[in-house]
Amino acid sequence: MARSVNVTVTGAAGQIGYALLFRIASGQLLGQDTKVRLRLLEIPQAVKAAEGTAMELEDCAFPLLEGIDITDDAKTAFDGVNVALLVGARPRTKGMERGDLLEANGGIFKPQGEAINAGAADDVRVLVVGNPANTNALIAQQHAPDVPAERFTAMTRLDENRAYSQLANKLRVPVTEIKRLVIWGNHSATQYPDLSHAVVGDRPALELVDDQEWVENTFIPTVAKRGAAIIEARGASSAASAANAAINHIHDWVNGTAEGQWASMAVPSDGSYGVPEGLISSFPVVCKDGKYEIVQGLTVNEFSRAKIAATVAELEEERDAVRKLGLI
Ligand SMILES: NC(=O)c1ccc[n+]([C@@H]2O[C@H](COP(=O)([O-])OP(=O)(O)OC[C@H]3O[C@@H](n4cnc5c(N)ncnc54)[C@H](O)[C@@H]3O)[C@@H](O)[C@H]2O)c1
Ligand SMILES: O=C(O)C[C@H](O)C(=O)O
Repeated sequence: MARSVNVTVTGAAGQIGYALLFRIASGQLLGQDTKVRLRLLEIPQAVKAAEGTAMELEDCAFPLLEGIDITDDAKTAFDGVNVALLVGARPRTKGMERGDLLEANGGIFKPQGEAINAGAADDVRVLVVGNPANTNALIAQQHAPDVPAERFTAMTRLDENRAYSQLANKLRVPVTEIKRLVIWGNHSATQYPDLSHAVVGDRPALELVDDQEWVENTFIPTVAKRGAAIIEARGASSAASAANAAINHIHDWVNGTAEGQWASMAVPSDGSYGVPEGLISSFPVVCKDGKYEIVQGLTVNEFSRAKIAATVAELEEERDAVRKLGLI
């Protein structure tokens, strides 16, 4: 018999929510052998819009969808949750400084962490999508002391997918030929998309690219600033591609990464590669039996070391800022 999983999506009435929910309900998140009960969390003003989305979900008659609950109460939303997708966040608006943004999001992710701590299922897995994703994940995690710390993750899979496509376009190869491309650090413009371990077929990607100038001045900035480029072009931030990456992240975590493949996930550091313990930073991971492990033993050259240090320094600044605000 198909097992049944509670999936909570916050910010369900937003644009990512709209791109995400139908894919979850159709079985793309957890597989065709898993039934899903959806819990949608929204702010009171957006509950009606979430109800509209729920009506559409119903109208799809998805065989795996067992039910939909909608609430504006975090405790209710996370009671018994197995998979928590924290998408809803406070966007930066005109005149808002970075500290204001961190403070506003602290007001969201602190109570959500507490609610996860109070009611989540023992096997809960949390993915934070709402920005600043790494630090929001840290805030939630710090308020859920009874949940194993490693269950709190943040999303850099969209950056990884973007990097795969940029490299595939450059080399004119299908994305399926590429493996082991890694995103390190923060989901921000300081992130480090790293080609130094990537292979295309059985050849090193850097050997095929053979153009360090392209790597440094085109590839890395294009991937790192892609979010801003999408906002500029669409007039709104990425939504379907972000939802797709969230599906990829959880699917790999639960069902395992493909043989020989890595995934980029922002996870609490265990001190690997000199990243201070506890920071939620992106690493290459391998997933198996429902768990992820940071890939160990990689050679990090001088260029990569400096890039990783820069993005990690930004994460430390964000952590220190939320500490100062009393959010962690
Ligand atoms: N990590 C990534 O790769 C990535 C990529 C794209 C977007 N994002 C981020 O994802 C977030 C959502 O993007 P979007 O385009 O869906 O935004 P959106 O504004 O369309 O939707 C956000 C929704 O969250 C809801 N919300 C706000 N506070 C809430 C709370 N306390 N509880 C529950 N819901 C709440 C809002 O009512 C809104 O419906 C943003 O922070 C965006 O920057 C991250
Ligand atoms: O919302 C943003 O600032 C951009 C988003 O995180 C993205 O990478 O598309």
